[in-house]
Amino acid sequence: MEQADIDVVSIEGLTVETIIGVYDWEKEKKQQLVLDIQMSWDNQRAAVTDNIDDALDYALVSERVSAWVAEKPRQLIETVAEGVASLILNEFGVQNVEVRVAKPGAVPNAKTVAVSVRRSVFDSPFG
Ligand SMILES: Nc1nc2c(c(=O)[nH]1)N=C([C@H](O)[C@@H](O)CO)CN2
Repeated sequence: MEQADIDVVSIEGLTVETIIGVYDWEKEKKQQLVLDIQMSWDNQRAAVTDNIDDALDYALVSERVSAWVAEKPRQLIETVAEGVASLILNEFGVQNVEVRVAKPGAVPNAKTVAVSVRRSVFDSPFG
């Protein structure tokens, strides 16, 4: 296993207000999504050089993900999870990513509801 498969950079509890949902009332009122993201990354190089250019900058990723989630209405949290995973793989040189998107308050008697996806640049949509 390569180092990039072992180390992780995480973002937990990233909150974004956006239009999300399948019902009419949801198309007019922003709701909160909470994202947990885990990204494989070789942290050893950054640790040795102590240089942000060698690190996966979690601040930049958080900013980009927040902007993408908020930029337009979507219906399903699955669409958000898939889009965020794709963005991270395509724009940040990450090889493996896990994204959990939670929608607190969506189900009255549940603390939260969520979906998770795990994606890799090595995945092929054609099997
Ligand atoms: N698997 C999903 N189920 C549901 C979703 C969703 O995004 N993924 N969304 C809704 C509604 O928008 C709901 O959140 C309103 O409370 C229902 N089921």
